[in-house]
Amino acid sequence: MKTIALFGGTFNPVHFGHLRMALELKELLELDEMRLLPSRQPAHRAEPGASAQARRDMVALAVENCPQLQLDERELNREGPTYTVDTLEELRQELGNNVSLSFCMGLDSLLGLPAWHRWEKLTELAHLIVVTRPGWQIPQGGEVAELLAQHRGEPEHLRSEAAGRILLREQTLLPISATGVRKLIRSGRSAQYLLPERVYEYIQAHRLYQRREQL
Ligand SMILES: Nc1ncnc2c1ncn2[C@@H]1O[C@H](COP(=O)(O)OP(=O)(O)OP(=O)(O)O)[C@@H](O)[C@H]1O
Ligand SMILES: O=C(O)c1ccc[n+]([C@@H]2O[C@H](COP(=O)([O-])O)[C@@H](O)[C@H]2O)c1
Repeated sequence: MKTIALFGGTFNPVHFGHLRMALELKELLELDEMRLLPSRQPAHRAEPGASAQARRDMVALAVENCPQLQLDERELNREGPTYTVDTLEELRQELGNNVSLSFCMGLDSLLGLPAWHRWEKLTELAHLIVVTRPGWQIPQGGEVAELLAQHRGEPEHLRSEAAGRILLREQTLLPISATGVRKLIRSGRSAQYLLPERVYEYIQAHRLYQRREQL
């Protein structure tokens, strides 16, 4: 079965932490496609300081010379709050049921999953690839623990089943956050080497993250 994975984020801005994680997951799990999916209007956090267009442009620049990663713009073209379940439904309609679809997230996101819009539907539509971040524990009780017990899967399921598994992957994450990048720039310091050079040049050319309200 063809395997397509989505790596969703606000990408405000995209940085090497995101890019290495996406690339490593694609290679280690031998996925056919890994798409970066910038969220237009994240329902769960304040409006990002950089526009959807700017965040899209930065992801486009970041993946330009990387054949393993692609940009998926569909959430940017949809009005209203961005919900992952809507995106997965749209993709299912487009791709049918014979393609394996996965949504990648950090363990911190998995712990907050019960607050996501129509969250129980997510595992009907896709697999979840969860990367454990240092300092986070897998829950022993509650809704997420139950979900894990029901859906826990192994890498081979990604190719043999279209959806429904939760894969836990331990991976070293680069200690970079978009918040950290924005704070450096706002305070007049350099964020060079934390993100692709072309993205850094874009931030400078468009004077992003220099005002307090863009933090
Ligand atoms: N350093 C990192 N390495 C790997 N994955 C990361 C890293 N930072 C964030 N992620 C993951 O990337 C996805 C998108 O994250 P997001 O766009 O919110 O980035 P962020 O750097 O965490 O941003 P912010 O600091 O604004 O919260 C999430 O699934 C998150 O878990
Ligand atoms: O659908 C939801 O309700 C939902 C709630 C929180 C986060 N998400 C998605 O999770 C991804 C990571 O979000 P973030 O805030 O860490 O950038 C991104 O693709 C969001 O659209 C989705």
